[in-house]
Amino acid sequence: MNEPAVLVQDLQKTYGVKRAVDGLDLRVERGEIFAVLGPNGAGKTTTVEILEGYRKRDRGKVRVLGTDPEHGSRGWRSRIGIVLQSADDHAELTVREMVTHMSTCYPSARDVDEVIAAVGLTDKAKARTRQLSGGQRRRLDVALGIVGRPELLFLDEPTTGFDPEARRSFWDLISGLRSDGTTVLLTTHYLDEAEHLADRIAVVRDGRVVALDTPAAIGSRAQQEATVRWDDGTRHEQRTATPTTLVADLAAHYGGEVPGLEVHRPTLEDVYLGLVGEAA
Ligand SMILES: Nc1ncnc2c1ncn2[C@@H]1O[C@H](COP(=O)(O)OP(=O)(O)OP(=O)(O)O)[C@@H](O)[C@H]1O
Repeated sequence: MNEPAVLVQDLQKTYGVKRAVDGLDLRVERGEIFAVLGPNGAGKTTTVEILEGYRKRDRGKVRVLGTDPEHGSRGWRSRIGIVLQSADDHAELTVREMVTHMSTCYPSARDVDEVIAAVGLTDKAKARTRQLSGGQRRRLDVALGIVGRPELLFLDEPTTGFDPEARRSFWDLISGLRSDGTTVLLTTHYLDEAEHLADRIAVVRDGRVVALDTPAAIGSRAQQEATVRWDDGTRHEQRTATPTTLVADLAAHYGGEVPGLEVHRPTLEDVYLGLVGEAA
């Protein structure tokens, strides 16, 4: 089956006069970790909610595991895992009770204790969910999202509010799902998160995809041109695709050291900020 995990063509959604999604196209292949990256208000959550079947679109074609989410059956839903931006229900239940309860909803659920171990919550299995830290709660959310052995997992801004160490271990957890063959679609506004986790990134701005490629390919766009600056009493600046040649010419001109020399190659972050403009 060559059918992609997710196919979106010309998706549109308007709230009142606000066009939140404005002709968005995506194709997520099976088995990949795909990041939808963009600033606040870019339309990421709206798009994911449409893919999950929680929100109606105005226009466009959407297929998730071969099905239009507006007409998704129970069977289709059981093949999908969802981790929403925040969930703090059932605060009195323990971690194991929550995961066990969720596992009963699926025909071929994963082993509850294995899932709790996979998200690093074995020590907290008997803790009530209201006693968990923010990061632990997020890990529980992932446990609830994967216990049904989904083919496709949606993660909406999974690490917002995490400290750097918690983010690292969360990333390891998500990377581990790749080896199980799970397709992951995550939204994030952290460039480093998309770069670290994703096979491919769609950069979204104002409800449209403005770049879609591997992190390396998006980053390498930047490498094509460097800015060379020097200062011999007057400030000079020149953009060039061949900075080494320019610097050699300048060195010959000045007979050695070029005064105040700087060579700047844009980073992936520069490219990203350029793509999303002031919205970032
Ligand atoms: N229920 C709603 N009613 C009206 N406007 C909405 C609604 N939901 C979202 N919007 C607007 O649509 C736009 C896109 O919002 P959305 O939540 O999809 O963006 P996002 O990229 O997920 O942002 P964030 O990173 O802040 O979560 C925003 O301008 C937002 O204010």
